[in-house]
Amino acid sequence: MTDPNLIRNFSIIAHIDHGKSTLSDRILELTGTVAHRDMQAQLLDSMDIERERGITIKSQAVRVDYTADDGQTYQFNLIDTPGHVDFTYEVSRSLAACEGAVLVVDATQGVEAQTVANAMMAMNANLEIIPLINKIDLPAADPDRVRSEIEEGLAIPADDAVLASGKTGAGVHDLLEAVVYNIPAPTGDPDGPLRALIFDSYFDPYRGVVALIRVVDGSLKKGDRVLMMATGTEVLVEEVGARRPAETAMPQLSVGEVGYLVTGLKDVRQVKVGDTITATARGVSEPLPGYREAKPMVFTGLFPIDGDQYEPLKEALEKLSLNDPALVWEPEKSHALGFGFRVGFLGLLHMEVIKERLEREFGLDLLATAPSVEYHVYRAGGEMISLHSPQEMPDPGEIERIEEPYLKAKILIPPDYVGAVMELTTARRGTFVTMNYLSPTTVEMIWEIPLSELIMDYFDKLKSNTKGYASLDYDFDGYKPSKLVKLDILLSGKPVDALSFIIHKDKAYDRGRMLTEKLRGIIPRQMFEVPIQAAIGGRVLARETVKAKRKDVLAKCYGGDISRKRKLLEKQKAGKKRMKNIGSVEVPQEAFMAILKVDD
Ligand SMILES: Nc1nc2c(ncn2[C@@H]2O[C@H](COP(=O)(O)OP(=O)(O)OP(=O)(O)O)[C@@H](O)[C@H]2O)c(=O)[nH]1
Repeated sequence: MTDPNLIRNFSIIAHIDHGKSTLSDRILELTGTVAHRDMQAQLLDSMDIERERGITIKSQAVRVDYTADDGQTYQFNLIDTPGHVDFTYEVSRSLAACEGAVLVVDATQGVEAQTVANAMMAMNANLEIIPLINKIDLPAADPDRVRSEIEEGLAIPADDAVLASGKTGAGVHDLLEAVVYNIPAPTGDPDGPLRALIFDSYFDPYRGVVALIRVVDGSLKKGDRVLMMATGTEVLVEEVGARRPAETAMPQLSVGEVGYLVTGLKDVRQVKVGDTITATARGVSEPLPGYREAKPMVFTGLFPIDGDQYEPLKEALEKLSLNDPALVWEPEKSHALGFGFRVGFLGLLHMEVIKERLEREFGLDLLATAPSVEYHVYRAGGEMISLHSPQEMPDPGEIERIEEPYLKAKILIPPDYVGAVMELTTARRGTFVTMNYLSPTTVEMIWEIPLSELIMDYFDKLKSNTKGYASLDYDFDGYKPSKLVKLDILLSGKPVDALSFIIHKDKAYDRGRMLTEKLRGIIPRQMFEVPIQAAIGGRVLARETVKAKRKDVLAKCYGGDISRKRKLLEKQKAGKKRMKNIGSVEVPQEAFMAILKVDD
């Protein structure tokens, strides 16, 4: 058994792009866990898309041995947490597995929204925080300013903040020493009944579901019978070990340790992040606190462009779900788009990643409808329906009220942009709550804003209206009643169900007009005239017309220039890829996304 006094469990937390993954890689290299020649940039971000986009999607845990200046060898368990707001719950569970956190702040950017949010979470989890000012190799680095932002804005003493560069390796040794001295060793009852926290899980095609765990009390070894308390699943432990970073089997995981557990289960939904593992015999009755179900927040319809790809799409969703309990889906039928699926995601990034994987890894051509949120529609009798798709909206006459999800949003900006944020966020139905100066250069604004407004390009607008300075973080803030209506789009006089969306009543007219104008530019000319209308119920709010096409593309080709003709046809075919025939009108993917783009 490892002496708990020689264990240090910590997370690295940061605002997106402040350099967490690069720093983690450098720690692996410096401690000799991974030899320099084997170092693949950002080793911890293992998914292709993670590496390409430079973001961390899943939590990762790595065990590192560090021989400190005091001559003792410590077991470091380092947990790299997802930096994106979609994965806040995973971050909170990773933190619960630790005693400390390294708070990475980019020396050129300073404190940003997720720096604050993550630091708050670490404080709430009672973690010892080591501030680290990163990227000091950059000429624009301003450690003094960042130090005072950390002190004034976060109330974290930063005199002893580690100055480091994940890129050059400067300061990384100081960090490792600070971890030994400042982060407390885990405490827990080595002989008590087993209690372990699951902070991540994944599906290994050869070994079934693997859980990443932190042993809080007791110990765990191969052959033990354990129970997952929230799901009631019992398993025989097939293997335990640590990731260094390759999975390395060990005789046991004892009190305070972080490691993995091979369950042999086939369904990742039985091994939930936040759940507590205990022994089947002589187990505890009280789980560890803080368990919560992952809940999808954003929904979209995914339809194969080619109807033959319906089954392959279903199989692909099943495959991805094996590893992603937060991904939920059910079949959806659209008059306009045929058979597809209504898919629920944790947030917009999660959605983007899944869409990209479906297309890239499974070779599917998909058409996605505009994302929507879950509305609660109360019928006159009091019955509540959870609405995931505008198509399911009952007739206005049957509805007593509709409630929509709200967020509490935290926006950090330099003071000059307060006005711009006020204007934009008010236009998006935001309600201003309060504003604080975190430092002379950073203002924190708190807003309540409907999630449906946020998923309509709000973040892009916020960034562009503040020259890229704004950072945003949010939490779910419950459901509130709103005056919402379903806006229908009609092509050639017929409503296109997949283009309809739900919107606040006061905005319906402007949006209807704007959207018909936009669609006129997006829908290619056909052989005939196509009227585009926006309507609520049967009442038309706006109308535009796509004029009929005058000439055939091939008419331009003179004589029998076959290769040119073929080229043109191929070009047309490629252009058609992301189009769907609705009635007799060809509608491109962009038309569905136009719903999300708002001109403020
Ligand atoms: N100059 C310099 N660049 C750095 C340093 N650390 C990271 N970067 C760069 O900053 C960018 C973001 O680094 P990442 O390590 O991916 O950041 P991250 O915080 O892990 O990002 P997420 O996983 O998306 O939260 C990359 O382009 C890195 O090359 C540093 O110390 N100096």
